[in-house]
Amino acid sequence: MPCFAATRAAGEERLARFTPRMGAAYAQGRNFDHGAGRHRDVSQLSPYLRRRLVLERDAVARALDAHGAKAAEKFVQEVLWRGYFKGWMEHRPAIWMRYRDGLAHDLATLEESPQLAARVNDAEAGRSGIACFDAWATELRETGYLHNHARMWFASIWIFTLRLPWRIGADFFYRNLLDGDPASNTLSWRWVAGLHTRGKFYAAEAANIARYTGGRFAPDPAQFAAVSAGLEVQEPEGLPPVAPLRAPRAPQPGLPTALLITEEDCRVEDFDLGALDLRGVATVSASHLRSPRAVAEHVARFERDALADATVRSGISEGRPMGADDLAVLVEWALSLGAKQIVTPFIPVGPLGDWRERADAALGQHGIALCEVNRDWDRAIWPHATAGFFKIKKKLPRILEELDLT
Ligand SMILES: Cc1cc2nc3c(=O)[nH]c(=O)nc-3n(C[C@H](O)[C@H](O)[C@H](O)COP(=O)(O)OP(=O)(O)OC[C@H]3O[C@@H](n4cnc5c(N)ncnc54)[C@H](O)[C@@H]3O)c2cc1C
Repeated sequence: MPCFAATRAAGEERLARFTPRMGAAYAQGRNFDHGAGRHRDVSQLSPYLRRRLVLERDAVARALDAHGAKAAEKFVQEVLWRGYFKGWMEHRPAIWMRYRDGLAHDLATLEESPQLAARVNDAEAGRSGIACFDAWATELRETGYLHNHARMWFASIWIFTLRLPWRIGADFFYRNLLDGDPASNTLSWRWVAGLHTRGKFYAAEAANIARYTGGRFAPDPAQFAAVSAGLEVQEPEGLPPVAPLRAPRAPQPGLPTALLITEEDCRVEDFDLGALDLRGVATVSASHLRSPRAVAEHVARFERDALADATVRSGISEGRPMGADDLAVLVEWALSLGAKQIVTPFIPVGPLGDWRERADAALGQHGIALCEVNRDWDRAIWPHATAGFFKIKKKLPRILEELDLT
């Protein structure tokens, strides 16, 4: 397991170390997967960016400062993909619900089909018989990380060659990735399957794998299925319409307030909460909600450490760690502080978004409002994330200007 200490300091150290490589070196090298422990051409910042131990804004600012707009373009665009996927999912929460409910259905199917269950087990354990695929399954389970190209190849082989249910593959990723994110993960799997940009699927090719793994793998092209169509037939209803972005309830100044930190944003010190009468801080661990199946221990540990680090940086007394399952504990804690509102950084669509709805209802019964604060980064990007990435990429100069990043 590589050393991913779950602190802001460790994330910023990684950011500083990678900054010299965010320009031409990144553009030229980013597609090469050198294998576990040798990922020198990509930043491996994703576990930090995903929890905002490092901010997208800071990563982009570093790249632009160090290399200028042209040389940093590729890195900046990749960071933008994250905001694009998050915004796209906010506009179409039904896609998350379909994934969540469809996964429950797929897992039930496994119970009824021992043969299919055995094939899924073999794939996840790295016993498919396809050497590169098996190495990536092992790397993912053992390190919690996979290179982007390996993720694309893996998902493609899972869907089209092994012909396994795509949601169970996405779930395998989500249970093991340190950067596991409901939007980036679900939508990337859908993109590979030809469901995101309908009709445009991603087919893994043997020559491409050999080239971009530097010859570590040399698969026989006959090992891979010829792909002529994506999975659109499985979703004849198409994409749901674009919904307006959810407007969070803003906190009211002067009211007794409790602060809540989740892994969606571990940089509460950035928010100006000076006008609030803050009485206490708690953290909610929720990574176990990623899947009905067991989530990797390294994922839970990273979340726990990130939340502990965020609590210290909040500067508000001792934090109260709690799990997402027991809403009564949250309510009791808020009541014990005399809080009339709980404030937390924005909770996007995903398992924590589902939890937020339950928490809002439980707190509401006691007259406590669940309020959220959001970031200029999301406010600048999400309104444009309604169609394909190309649309948002065209707006990048305007977005950067709006964010004072030019
Ligand atoms: C099937 C599949 C599943 C994925 N699941 C996730 C996931 O759960 N969480 C996640 O953060 N990313 C996911 N990605 C996107 C991407 O693979 C990772 O963000 C990237 O590999 C992280 O490594 P890095 O930090 O070294 O990336 P770098 O290349 O150094 O990029 C810098 C940052 O930009 C962002 N980024 C880069 N590429 C993408 C991308 N294609 N989509 C979204 N953001 C991107 C990440 O925050 C990343 O840390 C997935 C991609 C695929 C194909």
